[in-house]
Amino acid sequence: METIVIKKETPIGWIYLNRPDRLNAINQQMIKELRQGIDEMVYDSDIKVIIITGNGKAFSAGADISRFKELNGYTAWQFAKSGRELMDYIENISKPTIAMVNGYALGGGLELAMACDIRIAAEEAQLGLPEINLGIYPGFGGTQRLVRLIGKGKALELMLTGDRISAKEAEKIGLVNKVVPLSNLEQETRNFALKLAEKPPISIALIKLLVNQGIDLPILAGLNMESLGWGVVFSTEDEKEGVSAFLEKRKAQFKGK
Ligand SMILES: CC(C)(COP(=O)(O)OP(=O)(O)OC[C@H]1O[C@@H](n2cnc3c(N)ncnc32)[C@H](O)[C@@H]1OP(=O)(O)O)[C@@H](O)C(=O)NCCC(=O)NCCSC(=O)CCO
Repeated sequence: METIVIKKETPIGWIYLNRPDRLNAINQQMIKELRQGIDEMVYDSDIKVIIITGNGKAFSAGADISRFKELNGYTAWQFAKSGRELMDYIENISKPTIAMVNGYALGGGLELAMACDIRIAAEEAQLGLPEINLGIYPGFGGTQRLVRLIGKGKALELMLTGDRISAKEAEKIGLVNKVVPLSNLEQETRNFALKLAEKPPISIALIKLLVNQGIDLPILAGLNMESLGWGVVFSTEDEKEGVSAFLEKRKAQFKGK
């Protein structure tokens, strides 16, 4: 891997975007390697939670603008499609993902963070979709995910102005889940990941599926999926363990079975 670094800290899988001199700008190689790295973690049964973060002072400043001059209509479409498909893939994996936003999360960098389930940001972080200032607009899923996360009014404001906002402001509008001092960021994110790692993986996978697929369905279809999923969780060993642990007043030990 040239553009990312992977670290296994069972039950957590860490992925570091690793082009710090380019503020972790996302090029085609990084898109390919992120897909490969995440895929490895999805199929590694030791890994229960994936954390994505950036090396250096940025999470990611977005797509690699230095390559934009080479793009034509067709190749720009293909580049946007490959970035957007990576974000779709990340959003839909069965394991929980956390974006640890250590600094700038701009453009495609914020789109990557938005594809994760949870965003924990350092106080110093700045977030935004500045693509409009380049004469373009967000192309890795931002026009669709931002509005679903924070609502139409604020989403339009951020995309039309291209303004950067502070982590505190992002927390206020629901764009990040938690803001902590940079010095505590890694430990707070690890603690959050460890909490998720103790939960039953099949319930996690189904909650993700119901939320991510259900949001675009008529409510009755989503509600029916929810009821059907209950049949699935009630056929798992983890359900038996969770209920028994409650009744026996002990902590449940879930196995993902
Ligand atoms: C993030 C900013 C505000 C940081 O500014 P600053 O601290 O002054 O750092 P710089 O000197 O600008 O950056 C250091 C170094 O990184 C290069 N770089 C930064 N961002 C990118 C990028 N997105 N692509 C390629 N290279 C990038 C920068 O050119 C510097 O290189 P040198 O060789 O040292 O000059 C500021 O960097 C900024 O505003 N960046 C662009 C943010 C942006 O517009 N993002 C959207 C990109 S389009 C997109 O994501 C499409 C998908 O929706």
